Amino acid sequence: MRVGVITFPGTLDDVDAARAVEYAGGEAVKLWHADHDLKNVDAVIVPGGFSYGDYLRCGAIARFAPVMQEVVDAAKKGMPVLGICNGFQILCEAHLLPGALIRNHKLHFVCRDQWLKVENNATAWTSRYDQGAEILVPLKSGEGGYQADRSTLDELEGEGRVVFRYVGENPNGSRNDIAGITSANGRVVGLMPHPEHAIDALTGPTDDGLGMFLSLVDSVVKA
Ligand SMILES: NC(=O)CC[C@H](N)C(=O)O
Repeated sequence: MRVGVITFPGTLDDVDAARAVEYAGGEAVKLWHADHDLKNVDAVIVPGGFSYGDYLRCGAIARFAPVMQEVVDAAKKGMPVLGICNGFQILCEAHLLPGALIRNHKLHFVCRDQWLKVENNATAWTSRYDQGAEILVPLKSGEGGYQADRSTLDELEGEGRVVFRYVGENPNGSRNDIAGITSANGRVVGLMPHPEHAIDALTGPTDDGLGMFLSLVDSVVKA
């Protein structure tokens, strides 16, 4: 299966995302921000980093990149899309996911290993986890505070669309300790922490993040 990994000017984590795809048995396909087609991929990862230097606000410019129009169209037809950190910010800016990411509540960039609880294992990206499992992956962001209005939060909670929640002290002021959410169809997932940096205990804190990429391979093979 072919998994597109997008690079914008300022993207940082495309190489690790591609490596995670290959670890899970997929083929990583490079996509550039100016591309007008998705090269026949089965899924897309919007990786972390500092697209367009985080100018205006994180993800605000990337949302208008030509490749994102293709991603929005494909997601609306059911293609699995994962946004990690800056990728999550971009998916919110592109309105593929509701809400927004704002400055961390203590106004500092946070870089640490973070425990997360898997709240929903029925998405294209989390089926390999047990419901309620706790995983440890890196978190590194300055604008990681998830915000949404009360009715959106109620909808996300009511429909079980909170996928990951922070365990322990809330690192960034996210409403309801939300670390990641999914679209109504469970195909688009965005999260602030970085599963692609935790695919091998030799180089990451754990290999707890690999399950997301294995889940994707399962979901595309089954589809
Ligand atoms: N690691 C990242 O993707 C960082 C995202 C964004 N630049 C922020 O600081 O919030």
